[in-house]
Amino acid sequence: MAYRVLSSRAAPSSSSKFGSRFMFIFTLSLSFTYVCYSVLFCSAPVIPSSRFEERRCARAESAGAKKLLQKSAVCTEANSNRSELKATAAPLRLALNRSSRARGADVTRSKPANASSMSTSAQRYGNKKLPNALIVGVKKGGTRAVLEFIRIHPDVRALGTEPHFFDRNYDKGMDWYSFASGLKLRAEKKKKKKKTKKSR
Ligand SMILES: Nc1ncnc2c1ncn2[C@@H]1O[C@H](COP(=O)(O)OS(=O)(=O)O)[C@@H](OP(=O)(O)O)[C@H]1O
Repeated sequence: MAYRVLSSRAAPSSSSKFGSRFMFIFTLSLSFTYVCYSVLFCSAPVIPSSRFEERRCARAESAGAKKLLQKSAVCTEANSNRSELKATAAPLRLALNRSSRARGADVTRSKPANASSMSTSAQRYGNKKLPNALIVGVKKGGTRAVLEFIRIHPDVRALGTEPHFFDRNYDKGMDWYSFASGLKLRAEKKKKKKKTKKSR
């Protein structure tokens, strides 16, 4: 009887040892997996800093984790913030610079490659062929609608297509821009000339 009691106590102690070991290893592997996942795929930010997130997402993107990153909300947000900032910063910077230049203020900003040619051509062209007003807005912000409403006025001339000077063609310089924005006026002048010749 005594033997039976002892042996029945000894058996569960070895199994409980095995169970606790198993639980320990299981917990360890779970936490290790969680740490790896959160570090690699930005799903659980350890440091809640937007700059850190952007850098980490960019690093992981270049490491080839693009597909998984698309699913991560943090990275998607960081990327969209980055692209929105890129899209809006350039036009806003130039619009601000232009308005302060008109007021005679000296504004320091990063110059494009052909900045010197831009200033000389601006002097050469004056403001005659450059637009008097710019419509600044984010994508899908309804800028086209604003343009169409303003265009209704008979004294307003506007390009049919967007020249994308500030976001895509900024490096082409002021010569290109004044040419693009002057196209509409030149075309209308030609039309007027033809009409007046025909009427004679
Ligand atoms: N008044 C007003 N109220 C609400 N929504 C308006 C308004 N005017 C334009 N829109 C909508 O704006 C979208 C087009 O914006 P954009 O002209 O800036 O588009 S684009 O980025 O230049 O392609 C476009 O949205 P989507 O149709 O979803 O593309 C327009 O329907």
